[in-house]
Amino acid sequence: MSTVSIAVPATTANLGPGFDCIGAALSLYNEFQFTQLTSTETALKINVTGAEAKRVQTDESNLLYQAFLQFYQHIEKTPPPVEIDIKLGVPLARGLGSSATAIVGGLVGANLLTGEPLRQVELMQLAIQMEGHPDNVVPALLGGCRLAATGLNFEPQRHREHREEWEICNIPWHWNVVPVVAIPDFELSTLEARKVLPSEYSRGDAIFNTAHLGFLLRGLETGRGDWLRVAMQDKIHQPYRKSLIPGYDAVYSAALSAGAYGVVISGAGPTLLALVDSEKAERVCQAMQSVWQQEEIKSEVKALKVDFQGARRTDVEF
Ligand SMILES: Nc1ncnc2c1ncn2[C@@H]1O[C@H](COP(=O)(O)OP(=O)(O)O)[C@@H](O)[C@H]1O
Ligand SMILES: N[C@@H](CCOP(=O)(O)O)C(=O)O
Repeated sequence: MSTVSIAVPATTANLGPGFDCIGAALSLYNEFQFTQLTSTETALKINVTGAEAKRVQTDESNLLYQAFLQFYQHIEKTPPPVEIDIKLGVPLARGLGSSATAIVGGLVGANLLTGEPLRQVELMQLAIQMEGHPDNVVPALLGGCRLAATGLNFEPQRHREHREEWEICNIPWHWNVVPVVAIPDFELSTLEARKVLPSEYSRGDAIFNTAHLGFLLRGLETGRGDWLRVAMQDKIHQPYRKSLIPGYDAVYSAALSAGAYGVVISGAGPTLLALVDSEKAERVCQAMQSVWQQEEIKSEVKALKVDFQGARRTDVEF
């Protein structure tokens, strides 16, 4: 009977102007253990622990198991009966990539259980296909801050297999740019938060986000507060989503007054991400939490670290 255990980091996607193309892995983790069963009576057993355990399906609809099945379908093999233990460390439906941890975890776990027939880049392509956008699953798999674009496929459209090839770029993250996450106790599903977005944008909005993404990349690399302050603005998703987050304006202003470089919606929300100079992190945390408290909204606010390793095996010492 073989067993593999892995940890997959949370992620914060978009980072303001980088909607659907940039994200960073953070130091919060979901842990998954896969044990191949010998008995044929049980095809699947799922055990979930953690504060929100009751919110995670324990039947075949479980997203982690769906990714596990997707892997075996891709390699054209029958999935084995399996017991899966899930230890939740990433809040669900809060804009911290919990769905991405499930997709990446299911694919990586199945690959390890099967002797690693697929390379990491193949797992990445499968994960992007499942999630529909790269900005959570790519940093969750690879770690760090990653920018993704569809590949430079010069083949004429008619010859393409209709499968996008993705190019991934690692974005240097300065040590003195600290990610502070303010996680309110209400949920906002990504599916719902994507429904409120327009299908078309003006040229001005496109140019605005293009320019601000450039400032974001240079600001993250250098830690320059003036570039980060300019960078963390967006016209593509936040103007349409902020109304879904009660207290957004007040928490946003409080974080800036406490010294944050900027505040954005983490992923599809409702978590708010502030990027902060390390010396001001504690003050920004307190400011964001107390404003939501005044609005009678419970929240967990903490300074995290960027996780540079990504999904990793935890049951063997390397
Ligand atoms: N550890 C997990 N195991 C299985 N499914 C999970 C896990 N974490 C999240 N999910 C699935 O992902 C859904 C949340 O996804 P989503 O709405 O995209 O929010 P998020 O911002 O957390 O990615 C959950 O309702 C659940 O179905
Ligand atoms: N680009 C996506 C990112 C969703 O992130 P999540 O952490 O909320 O799943 C979007 O903004 O819809």
